[in-house]
Order: sequence, then structure tokens, then C-alpha cells
Amino acid sequence: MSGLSTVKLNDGLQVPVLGYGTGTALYQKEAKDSVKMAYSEAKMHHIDCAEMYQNEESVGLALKELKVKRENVFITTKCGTADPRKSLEKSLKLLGVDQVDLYLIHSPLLVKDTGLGKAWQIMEELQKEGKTKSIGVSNYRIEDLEETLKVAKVIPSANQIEVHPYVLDKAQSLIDFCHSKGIHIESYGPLSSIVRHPGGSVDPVVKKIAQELGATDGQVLLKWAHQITHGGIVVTTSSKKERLVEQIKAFTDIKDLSDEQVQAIAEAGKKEHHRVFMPHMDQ
Ligand SMILES: NC(=O)C1=CN([C@@H]2O[C@H](COP(=O)(O)OP(=O)(O)OC[C@H]3O[C@@H](n4cnc5c(N)ncnc54)[C@H](OP(=O)(O)O)[C@@H]3O)[C@@H](O)[C@H]2O)C=CC1
Ligand SMILES: O=CCc1c[nH]c2ccccc12
Repeated sequence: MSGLSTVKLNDGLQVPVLGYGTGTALYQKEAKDSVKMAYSEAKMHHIDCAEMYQNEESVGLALKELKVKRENVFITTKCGTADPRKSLEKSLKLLGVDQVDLYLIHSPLLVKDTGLGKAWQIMEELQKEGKTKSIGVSNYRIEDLEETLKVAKVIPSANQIEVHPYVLDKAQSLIDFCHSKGIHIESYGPLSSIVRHPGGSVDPVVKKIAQELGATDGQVLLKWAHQITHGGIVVTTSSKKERLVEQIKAFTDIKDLSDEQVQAIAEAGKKEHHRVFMPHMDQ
């Protein structure tokens, strides 16, 4: 895959540290050309998908038209219903593959009626059947993880959650809980302080660190999300090739933030709270 470093999950699966998201800007849209550009021109070889984004077929078409060998792309998708088996079988058909690399339950609210424990047992069956290499969750709180871990024979490999400075006041304890259980964090919405809440308490701190590192603000925020989550995976996106190349370079060309720089952004972020997605994460 691309020259990006990888994160080793608790089941041994190596995941490119940066993922290209097809959920926000491409939600319900024709994603083929964007995915082709991200994969072939920006070398984003880790694609984050979901049943709920309603564009899996166009992602699959992009990879088919690029003639990508299956081993040269990392595909994550997410269960968007109460039935992980039915959802995964539908996603595999739409993506045009017989196995995804990482399959996540998109939200605990989706499987409340199924039961979090029962839903996880189905995920374990799907992994055993080879329909996904690795299994994890998304938008799971500590209480959701504890309920799942009561019955789990396989520990979730990842928990994909909103991570940026303005949710750290709430996310820190979840990040540290997951780390203690060997569950890797996948950060989504890492650029929210630029994209959704410009002019906040974090901006001057990020700008100063960007100058110190010879980086862009966006690169600093991507690196910060990776480091504050104990070396976690980061999922971002852009419609612009130049920005995607810049995002990749955050992990190939920019040195790590010092502990002091990580904490300076953390402290600035804790002065405000702005959650963009999934309000249940604050409950
Ligand atoms: N599991 C879940 O529930 C969720 C998962 N996700 C996943 O994470 C992915 C990424 O989420 P998202 O919130 O988009 O990620 P980010 O916070 O990284 O924001 C990406 C957006 O930032 C813009 N951007 C990038 N750089 C800059 C800059 N320097 N200045 C201004 N704007 C900039 C891009 O727009 P431009 O095109 O102009 O560059 C792009 O639309 C989603 O696509 C999805 O796959 C997201 C939310 C929830
Ligand atoms: O998962 C990413 C955020 C998102 C974008 N579109 C939808 C639709 C339904 C659930 C989540 C999302």
C-alpha cells in the first residue's frame, strides 16, 4: 500500500494510519471520481465507508475501474442497521468484494433492540466466516464497550469516534479506556476546529505549532489526533488533491508534536465543547 506507516490492531491487522472518508462530503453522493482521485493521485489506500453513506457501490466501481488489487487497498465499512449479517452481505455486494478489512457497528443505538452483546456475537461469526478480517465498533461509549466486553470472545479491534480538541473534555476518558483494553481509536472529524468552529481557542495554539514544525494547521491537527489517541488511526477527507497530498505528508514528512505541544492544544480545546456528530456520545 502507500508509503504511509501502519497501526497494528489487537488482532494483528496492519491499518494505514490515515484513512480517506466517504461519509461527510460524499454522503449520498456519487463517489467514484473522488475515490479514484484519492486512491490513484493522493495515494490514499485506506478507504472509510459505511452502509449509511449510500455510496458503497460507487466506491466499489472506483476500485474496479482502477483495477486495484484487493491486497493494495484497505476497506472499512460500517453496519447501518440492527442486523450486522444482512448489512455486511449487502455491503460486500455493493463494494464488489467478498471480504472487507474492518467492519464496524456504526452506532450502539442501531443495535439497541438486537442487544449489544448479541450484535457483537454476530460480528464474531462474520469474522469467523471470513467476511471481514477485523471487527470493531463506532461511537461506542464506555458503557457500551463494557456491555459488549461482558460477552466478547474477540475484543473489538477499534472504536471509531469523533476526535478533535473541542470534544477532548468528553473524549479523553473514552480514549484512555479504549487504550487500557487494547482497542485502537479511529479519529473522525479531526479538522473540525478549522472546518466547523474557526476562530476558537485552539486556532492560535495550532498556528504557533504549525510555524514551529513547518507544517500546515491541518497537518498539526491530524498529527495531534494520532498522538492524543496513543497512536491511533485518523480518518479525514478532502475534495482537493493538493489537500489530500498535504494530509498524507502530515504522516510522512512532519515530525511528531512534542508532549508539550500535544498538551497545549488539549488544554486550549478543553476551554470549549463542540460536538459535530452523534449527540449520544455526550450523554
Ligand atoms: N463513524 C462515524 O460516525 C463518522 C465517520 N466519519 C468518517 O470520517 C470522515 C472524515 O470526516 P470529516 O468530518 O469530513 O473530516 P475532517 O474533520 O477531516 O474534515 C474534512 C473536511 O475538511 C475540509 N478541509 C480540509 N482541510 C482544510 C483546510 N485546511 N481548511 C478548510 N477546510 C479544510 C475538507 O474540505 P475540502 O474538500 O474543501 O478540502 C473536508 O470536507 C468521513 O468522511 C467519514 O468517512 C465522519 C463522521 C462520523
Ligand atoms: O458517519 C459519518 C457521519 C454521517 C454522514 N452521513 C451519515 C448518515 C447517517 C449516519 C451517519 C452519517
